[in-house]
Amino acid sequence: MRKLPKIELHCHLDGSVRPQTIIDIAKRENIEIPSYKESDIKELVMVKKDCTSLNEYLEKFDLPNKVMQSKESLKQIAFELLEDAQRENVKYIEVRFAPLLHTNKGLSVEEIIQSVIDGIKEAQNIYDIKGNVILSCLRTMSVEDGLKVVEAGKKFINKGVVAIDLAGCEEERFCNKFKPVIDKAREYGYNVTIHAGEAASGQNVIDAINLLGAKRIGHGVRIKDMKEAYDLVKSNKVYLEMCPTSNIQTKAIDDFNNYPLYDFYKDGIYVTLNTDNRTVSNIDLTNEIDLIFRKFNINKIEYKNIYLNTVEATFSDEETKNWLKSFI
Ligand SMILES: O=c1[nH]cnc2c1ncn2[C@@H]1O[C@H](CO)[C@@H](O)[C@H]1O
Ligand SMILES: [Zn+2]
Repeated sequence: MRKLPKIELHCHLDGSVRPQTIIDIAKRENIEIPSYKESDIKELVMVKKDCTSLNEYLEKFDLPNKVMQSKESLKQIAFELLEDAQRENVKYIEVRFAPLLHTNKGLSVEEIIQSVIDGIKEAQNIYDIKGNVILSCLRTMSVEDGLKVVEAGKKFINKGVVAIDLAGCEEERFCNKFKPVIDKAREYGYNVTIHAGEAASGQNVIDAINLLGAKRIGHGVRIKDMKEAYDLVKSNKVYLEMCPTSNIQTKAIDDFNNYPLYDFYKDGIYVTLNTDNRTVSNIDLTNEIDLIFRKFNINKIEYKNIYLNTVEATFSDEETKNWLKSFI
């Protein structure tokens, strides 16, 4: 499994920081953190077994974000994420983060985006992996803040930034509020992926597609309980970025036995397999593939199909897509 070529489309930078790096940066930048022992930090950032909701899961992001307030730290963390990913033969990764979480010490949104891109570029120069950035706006933030992110990211479109996302806690019918943000983003040429149907119903998936023009949906697992949403995803060929372990931890899905990825796949829905958060969920992509493939007896041919669908789901250029196809 570790050797299989892989693609990851849904991975949060702040949820995937190495615990030791949190300590190293805290020491280097004199940032106070609860402990300087790796096992303690790992424990603090990792979600607890008895996590009951997405909102509880999201509390885990405060600590890593404390050490993501300088250009150097952002660059280092982005570099290390690609370094970790290429170790398990991930060939392409779309890294997402919310720039406005990194302005506490005065960085501008453009500096934040540039630093992450710099880290990705550095890794690309050394390793056989490529990456792009997805800018997340948090649903708890205002429309003005969302527009700020869209404007700041504009000059990086197709130069490291490929898409816009809405993340954070999920209320029913959140899409309407953010229509001006996503409309502006689409006008500028951003691709659109939206977290939806994770902690709330398939109605949010319908809205993300119909109101916001989403081409991909983060999670979307709740469409299994809403025929209208399910049919829309299927007929519009919307790609689902599925993250099994994260979905169990946030209670989006009650049990792995009911995990809908394979049912969706067999029925012709385009599924992709992702980690969501490597450190918070305490996993890597190999782990996720292994889990799902064993549970549903997925074979090599099916893996190849999912991989090739995932190539088409990427927000990368044709050259990168062709390069990715050469590995399978
Ligand atoms: O699965 C998820 N659903 C919704 N929001 C999430 C998820 N994982 C992380 N974030 C949110 O995205 C922010 C930027 O990376 C994180 O700080 C976290 O609040
Ligand atoms: Zn996510």
